[in-house]
Amino acid sequence: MDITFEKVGYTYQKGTPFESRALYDIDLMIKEGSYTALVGHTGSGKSTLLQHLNALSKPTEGTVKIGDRVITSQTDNKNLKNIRKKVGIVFQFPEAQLFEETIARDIAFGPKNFGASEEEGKEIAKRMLPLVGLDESFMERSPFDLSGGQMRRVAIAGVLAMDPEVLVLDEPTAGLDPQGRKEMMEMFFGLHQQQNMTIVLVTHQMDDVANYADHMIILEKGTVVKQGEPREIFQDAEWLESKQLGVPAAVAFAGRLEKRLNRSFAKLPLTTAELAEQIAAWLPNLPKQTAQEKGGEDR
Ligand SMILES: Nc1ncnc2c1ncn2[C@@H]1O[C@H](COP(=O)(O)OP(=O)(O)OP(=O)(O)O)[C@@H](O)[C@H]1O
Repeated sequence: MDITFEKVGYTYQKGTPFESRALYDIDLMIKEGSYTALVGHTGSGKSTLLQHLNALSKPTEGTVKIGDRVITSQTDNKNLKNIRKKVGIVFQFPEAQLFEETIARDIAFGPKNFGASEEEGKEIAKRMLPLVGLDESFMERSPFDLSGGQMRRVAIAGVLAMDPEVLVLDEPTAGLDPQGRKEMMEMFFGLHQQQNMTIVLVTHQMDDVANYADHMIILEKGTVVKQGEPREIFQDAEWLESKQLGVPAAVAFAGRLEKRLNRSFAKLPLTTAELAEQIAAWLPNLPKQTAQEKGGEDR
């Protein structure tokens, strides 16, 4: 299922003295099976845009096409349930929305709303836990006895329990420690690779964009100022710096090295693993890396 925006604009509280415009003239496409990173400064409109991906907000101008459903300002709010099931959104700090007595009940809440029985709900919860790196022993525990990172995993399992085709993540690793961040990013990448899940990730971390995304959209003051492949966009480090968006650590380091040594890399290295490979290519007679050594440093 693709999601397409055509000339989308959005104004909060339109027609009131408090109206404020958040999105202008947005054209974009989230392709089925892609991993898109949505990047931009605070207030650039990322969260507002996300809410259009499953019709939580309807455009005040233009059209959003979600699969074969066309959403405009005139769309009736009825019959949008199916879209919400297909496009799951993990909002910032989703753990704040946990409320059930047990983890199993919390995860099964969505499916039960869609008619799953108590038994089916349990089965679904049991299947979801390993997807988010937890095991069956968590089923009957209270979500409020968990660490912050574990609570977030449970909340994400609740979104996955709806079996979405598209998973939308609004800064999902905010507030986690480096190990927790890495584990969570790898978990989403696993879902993307193994289940061909379409991912839309809002992030301020350019390293995450470089490591995982195949498409990148940059928002500024409610408009798309650039979109394309991360490798191409990161090529223009000067433009990114001028927008104070920064570049992945490997790109910054590669740029310094090129200047210092006065030579250019054949291909812009986006990750530290790619950087190591390219530097190694400059050094003659280096022993070849074993497959085992290589495995550990893909990202
Ligand atoms: N409920 C609201 N009512 C009125 N204006 C809003 C509302 N929510 C957001 N805005 C405004 O819309 C614009 C875009 O906000 P939005 O939250 O989409 O940005 P963002 O890029 O997600 O920011 P952040 O990175 O801080 O989450 C901002 O000017 C913001 O003040």
